[in-house]
Amino acid sequence: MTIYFFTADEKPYGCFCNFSLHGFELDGLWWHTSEHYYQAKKFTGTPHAETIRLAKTPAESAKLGHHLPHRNDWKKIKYDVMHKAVLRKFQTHGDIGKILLATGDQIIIQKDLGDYYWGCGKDGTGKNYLGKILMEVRANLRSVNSDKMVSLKKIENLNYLSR
Ligand SMILES: Nc1nc(O)c(N)c(N[C@@H]2O[C@H](COP(=O)(O)O)[C@@H](O)[C@H]2O)n1
Repeated sequence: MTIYFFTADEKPYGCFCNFSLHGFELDGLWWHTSEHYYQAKKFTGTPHAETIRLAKTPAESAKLGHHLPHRNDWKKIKYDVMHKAVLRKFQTHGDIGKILLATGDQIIIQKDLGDYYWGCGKDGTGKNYLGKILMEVRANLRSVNSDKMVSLKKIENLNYLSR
């Protein structure tokens, strides 16, 4: 099955949306949402970055991010910026990490009809990079969890041997 998401209020996958209210600390600062982080990074080193970080809602941060002239290298770095934000969001909030892990190996698609980069676009030919990032983050969480299981098993074995 394929999982589609778009707005933050959908259950159970609204938490995949960057507008979902799951804050985190990153680069030494607190971010209300992954959207705030992503939009602010368009303006690193300028006062706009802080204005966007403090925006009251993710929609407001996006509005500001869309209307101001951003850094020249933005196209080159925006995928990595998004990846960093989404990874930290799911590392910070175990409850939504579980929702993401519970999707198994299903394809995740951001059904944004107007966005051919982060979403699938109107005709489904979009790159769906946000969906791809979510699947990468899912793989990361999975491997961290399996490492923890291996460590736990090692500790159990050591305890057994020392008896
Ligand atoms: N839920 C939702 N509502 C909107 O109005 C949106 N535009 C999006 N898409 C998100 O917007 C960001 C794209 O920003 P740029 O166009 O690159 O500045 C990104 O977070 C999309 O997931 N989602």
